[in-house]
Amino acid sequence: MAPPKYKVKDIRLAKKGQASYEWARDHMEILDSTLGRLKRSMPLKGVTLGFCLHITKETAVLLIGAKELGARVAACSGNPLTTQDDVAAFLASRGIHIYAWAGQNPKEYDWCIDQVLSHGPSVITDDGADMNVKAHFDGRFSKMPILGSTEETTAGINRIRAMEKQGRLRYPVIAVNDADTKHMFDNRYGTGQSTIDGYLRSMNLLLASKRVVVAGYGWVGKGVAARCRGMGSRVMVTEVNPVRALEAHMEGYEVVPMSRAAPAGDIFITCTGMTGIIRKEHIDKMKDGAVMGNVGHFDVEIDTKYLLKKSRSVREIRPNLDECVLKNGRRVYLVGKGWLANLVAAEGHPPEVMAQSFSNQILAILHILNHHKKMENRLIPVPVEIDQSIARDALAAMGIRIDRLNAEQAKYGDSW
Ligand SMILES: NC(=O)c1ccc[n+]([C@@H]2O[C@H](COP(=O)([O-])OP(=O)(O)OC[C@H]3O[C@@H](n4cnc5c(N)ncnc54)[C@H](O)[C@@H]3O)[C@@H](O)[C@H]2O)c1
Ligand SMILES: N[C@@H](CCSC[C@H]1O[C@@H](n2cnc3c(=O)[nH]cnc32)[C@H](O)[C@@H]1O)C(=O)O
Repeated sequence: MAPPKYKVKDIRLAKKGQASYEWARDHMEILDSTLGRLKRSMPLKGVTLGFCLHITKETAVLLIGAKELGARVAACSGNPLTTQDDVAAFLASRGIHIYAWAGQNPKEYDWCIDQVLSHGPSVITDDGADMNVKAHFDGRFSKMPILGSTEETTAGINRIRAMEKQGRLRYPVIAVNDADTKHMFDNRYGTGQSTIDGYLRSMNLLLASKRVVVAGYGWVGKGVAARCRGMGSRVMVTEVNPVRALEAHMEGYEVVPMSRAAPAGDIFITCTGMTGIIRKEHIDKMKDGAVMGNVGHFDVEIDTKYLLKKSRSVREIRPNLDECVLKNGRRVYLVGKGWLANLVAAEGHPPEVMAQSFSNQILAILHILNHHKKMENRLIPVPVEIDQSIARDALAAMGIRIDRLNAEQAKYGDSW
């Protein structure tokens, strides 16, 4: 059956979504100028693109931009809770085939991905790999011709890498997350700021003096820990990687196992991309009043099944904050039902940082269209030239000039 043109919560929200889109576009100068340069040759004319990304104002700038370069665009959200309904309505009003609304159940979430794949995209842009997994293993789509894909986030790359290892990848996937201009900025500064935003909007408590437990000291964990310290919190870090644990220790954080952090922490933020980080045995030890949430991977880092189903009572005490009364009588609080707190309880990353991520995305999509014949069915890095040119554009947009090696220095650098 042909997919409907679009499905959103309320198309009447389009005007509000447009204002939001304009605000983001005005602060995404490097994406805007990348798109502007490309417009002269309309490189996406006649191409169908499929996107599975958080539907926010920043994503709208990417999707409308792709359409303005000639593409037919179909999109859904890579998360059941993170769609900004006004932005989705605006996208529908602009001819994007969008299937997204906030608060989907698992069946609805799945249906939306199906609709995008039913458009027959040549390139898939994914965030977390749900669309790519479907395009590989769902019989309805597993033989569909797809030239390649681009992946936005660490967790998605981990899943694609596992597929590659087993020899199951049927087209190349560009690891957009692994570009320096993506993870060093989006994962660190983007998540650092938007996590504080999400926690504050949901709990609005003082961060100064609180003991904040950051699980995972990767790019996201580093950003979150640094921003919490900046707010005056005392930060504890949990890790499994000895190098990263050592780095956190040298940075001045208290490094402990979760079993020790659980009874000590006031606020918990999981950032690992792994499953089962905060479990029953940790939850049962938490202080009365502890607040926990996740900014890592789907809703699997905290055992929310235990928390929401086995508590004596659960009530939404504030928007995006559930109060759970445990069997031992203590109250613990869950932000955003354990899904990405920065996107569920706030608006995700600020536009300036998403401009870098999405410039990588649009250039990676073009790279696939131009080079797919020579690409192997593997996980492929973003070409260094793309990474460097985005960094230069970002500096230029901020009015920053840097030095260049002179001839003597270049010669010295090459000598031995
Ligand atoms: N919320 C957002 O907007 C946002 C933005 C970027 C990335 N992410 C997601 O955040 C997660 C982390 O991304 P990253 O780029 O920091 O990844 P990363 O690989 O750099 O870091 C993850 C860290 O978690 C550690 N870890 C793994 N298992 C652990 C455990 N049991 N206990 C403690 N630490 C453990 C790893 O050793 C690693 O250092 C991923 O799922 C990614 O997709 C979310
Ligand atoms: N889809 C999974 C995987 C984590 S999303 C993490 C990604 O979200 C991206 N992201 C963060 N904020 C925004 C935003 O405002 N708009 C679009 N994408 C965002 C960011 O680039 C990061 O790599 C899930 O929902 O759990």
